[in-house]
Parts: sequence; structure tokens; C-alpha cells
Amino acid sequence: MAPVAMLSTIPATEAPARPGCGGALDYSTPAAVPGAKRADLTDECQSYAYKKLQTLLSDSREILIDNDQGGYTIPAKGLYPYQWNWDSALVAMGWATLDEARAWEEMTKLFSAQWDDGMVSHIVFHKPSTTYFPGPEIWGSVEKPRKSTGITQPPVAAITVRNLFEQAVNKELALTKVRELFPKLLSWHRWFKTARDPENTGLVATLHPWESGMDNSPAWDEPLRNVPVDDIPPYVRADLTHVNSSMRPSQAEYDRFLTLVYRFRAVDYDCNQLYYLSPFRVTDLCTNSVLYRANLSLRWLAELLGELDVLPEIDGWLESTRAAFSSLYDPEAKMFKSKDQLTGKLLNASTSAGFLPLFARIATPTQAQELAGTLERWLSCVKYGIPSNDPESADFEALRYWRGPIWAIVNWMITDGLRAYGFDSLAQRVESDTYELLGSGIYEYYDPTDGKPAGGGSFSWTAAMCLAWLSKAVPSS
Ligand SMILES: O=C(O)[C@@H](CO)O[C@H]1O[C@H](CO)[C@@H](O)[C@H](O)[C@H]1O
Repeated sequence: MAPVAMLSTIPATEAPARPGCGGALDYSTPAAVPGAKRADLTDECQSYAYKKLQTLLSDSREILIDNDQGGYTIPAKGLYPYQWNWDSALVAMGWATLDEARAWEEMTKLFSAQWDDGMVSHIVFHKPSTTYFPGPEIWGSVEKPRKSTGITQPPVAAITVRNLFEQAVNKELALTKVRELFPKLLSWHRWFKTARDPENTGLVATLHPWESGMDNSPAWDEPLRNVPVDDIPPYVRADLTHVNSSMRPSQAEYDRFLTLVYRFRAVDYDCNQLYYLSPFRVTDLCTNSVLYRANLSLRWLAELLGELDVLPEIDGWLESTRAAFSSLYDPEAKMFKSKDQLTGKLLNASTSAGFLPLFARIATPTQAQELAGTLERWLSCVKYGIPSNDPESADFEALRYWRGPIWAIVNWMITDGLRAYGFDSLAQRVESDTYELLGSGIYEYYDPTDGKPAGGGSFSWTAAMCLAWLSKAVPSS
């Protein structure tokens, strides 16, 4: 496949040039600290490694501060000028490393737009902007713009709230915030159960590719083919003014994304109707894995607060999801697959979402072992991991968004899972790959074949992953 030229120029980073150190570096200590020096490293190498981490951390902090709009963080200037749901939940973990109160504020602001039925929107339009399409006047109308979208995203929030509480230095503030947020989280998770699993299958439905967070994943090619394109109003895509079209979803996909929005808008996003009327209805591995893990976190938070009455309800959700999850495993491909709920068929594509049952802790030990083997095969085909699509598949595209590029947030979720199942060396490979990638700039995604950063620059959730995860995970021996 021909490499795709970047439209946007990548600014040179301040990262120091690596001297010829060989082997592993110690990122944690400056060479100048007496007694801290590792015998096997030269002063030059040690101070290079230390400086590299410090540069990355200070760049990451600057990005969050710069993208802060007053209580919420935009993913990237221009390209994504509003508050996005799962971005904010992941970004809050980054904020927690520099300002705990600000981290809690991110969550409060996200839930400030929660719908009466419990849904938390995929985008909250706090302030007007002209740089994104479709904005509030499409989700609502020009006369009556909506304050938020009528669809959701993978529910990372409960995982974040537990994480923020556990890491908190200020436990008093943390407990107050957990008390405030718990009923809102519970109501969102109940909405998933009633609005998105009305037939009580144990697995929730995703009704729009934007809800999956992996918008143009090859997994959606098949179900999107069954979505007709309606006679929708003409529109101009804003994304293409920020990023090369060769890295974005296609026009055919956008026509269907918009068709779905207009159909949902026509019934005012009534959650009792959408499940039955949407021509796109899938069991998304990412949403279901994140929701299962989020329900584990919600259960933990309920115990923390002594809210024991809700435990049977949450346990019921966990149990039914566990019973249903193996139906998403393809033993021949040694991979989990998403499913088209309208045809009842497992979808053919192998994507990085297939590893997320590890993050959920819902894969069986045998499945986990097989997934690790699949991941090893994927990694042997690329220079850096983890590609978002099987690098050996015909529809792999190294730079097209969710059809090949590496996303730091997915790397975090998968390595968290790999470590939980004891695959430490695989996790370490992914951690050092991610660390190398971020060293060339804190971007939206990266080309797995050569590590080139791409998409939006100064990207908030990538910066947050550096602060909350990589700074602790970089190899020190
Ligand atoms: O492309 C878009 O317009 C939006 C649509 O929601 O989606 C992308 O950007 C969001 C903000 O970073 C992420 O939350 C999604 O995961 C990513 O796919």
C-alpha cells in the first residue's frame, strides 16, 4: 500500500536526540542525582532518557491546559471543538496527575448534560463553534440548536471515577465527588440496559458508528451497506479542512452517518423507538467490553458508598453479560468479533476492539491465551503496535483513522488487560512502542508501519495517556 502524504505539517518536537545507548534506559533519574546513577548507563544516556520523559510530560501537561475550555477539555483545537464523552473520561485521568479538583470538574461538566432518560451524549456543545460538522443546529435545528447529541459513546466514566478515587490524595473531595456522581452513573448504566438491551440479551446495542468511538472501523462496512442513504440536506464536511481526506471516513460513510442522525432526530431521539427503527444495530465489542468493566467499577463504587441495595441489580447485569459474551468469540480466528444484530451474524473484521474483552476481564483464560497469540501475529507484521485493524487483512489502511492506525487510548486499555491476564512481556512491548510513538509528537493516531504521527495534533487523550499511564509504565530496566 502506498504511504499517504500528510496535509498538516508536523512540528518538530523538542525531544532530545537519542545518543547511542543500546539497551534499556532509566527514565526515572537525572544523571546528576548522586547515588541514583545506574552502573550500566553512561551519564549521557541516563540524562537523555530522563529528559525525554520530562519533555513528554511537560508537553502533555501543556496540551491539557491549552485545550481546557473552563471545566472541560476539547479533544483538539479546530478538529473537535466541543466536549466529547469518552475523551473527557480518559482525559480526566490525565488531569488527576496535575490537579485532582480539575479532574473531577471534567466529569461533573460531562454529566451536567445528562438527559432525563439517563443517557450521556457523545458530544456536549457547551460553546458555539464553526469548525465542526455536524454541530448543534443539525442535531437540533437552526432555530433550536441542541445542547448535546442524541447518541452516546463507550461508557468509560465509571472506570474513571473509580480510578480517580483510588489515586486521590484528597480523599475527602474524592468521596464527595463519588457521592455526587454515583447516581448519575447508575442512571446511565440503567439506560444502557433498558434502551439498548430491551430484549434482555446481556449485550447492548450500538445504533450509530459514532457511538462506537471507532467510526469507520472495517467491522461496520457490512452493516453500513444495509443502511440506505436518504434524501438528506446537502452538507459540507468540516473535518476535511483539518485533516487529509485519505485519513478520514469516506463520503459514502458520512452520507450514512448523517442519514442515521436525521432519522433519529425525526423521532426526537426517543430511546424507546431508536432500538427498533435504526437500520444500523450492532453488538459493538468496544462498547460492551467497556460497559462490563464499567459495571465492575460501578459495583466497587456502590460498595464504597454502602449502596448495597443496588448490588443485586448490577450483579444481574454482570452475570447476563458473562453468559452472552462467548457468543462473540470466533474460535477459528482466535478473536472476538462484533455482531450485526439485524442479521444475527458475527462480523468478519478483526479489529483492535477484539482484544478489549481482556480490558473487561471477561475473556476466559483459554480465550485470553489465544488472543495473546493473535496479538503476537499482528505485532510481527508491523513496526509499532497495536494497529486498529488486522495488518494482514485486505482492508488494512495504515493511515485511515480506525482502519489501521494506532490509538494510544486503545493501547492503554489492551495493555491493562494483558497485564491483568499475566501477559507482561507483550504488555511491555506495547508500552515501549507507544512511548516511542509519542516521542515524535502527541497526536491523534500513528501509522503502525513507520510510526508517523497523524490526524489532529496536540491531542488531549493522547496527552492524558502519557500522564496517567506511560509515565508509570516506561521500562526502567
Ligand atoms: O470523527 C469525528 O467527528 C468524531 C465523531 O464522534 O469521532 C472521533 O473523534 C472523537 C473526538 O476525539 C472521538 O471520541 C472518536 O472516538 C473519534 O472517532
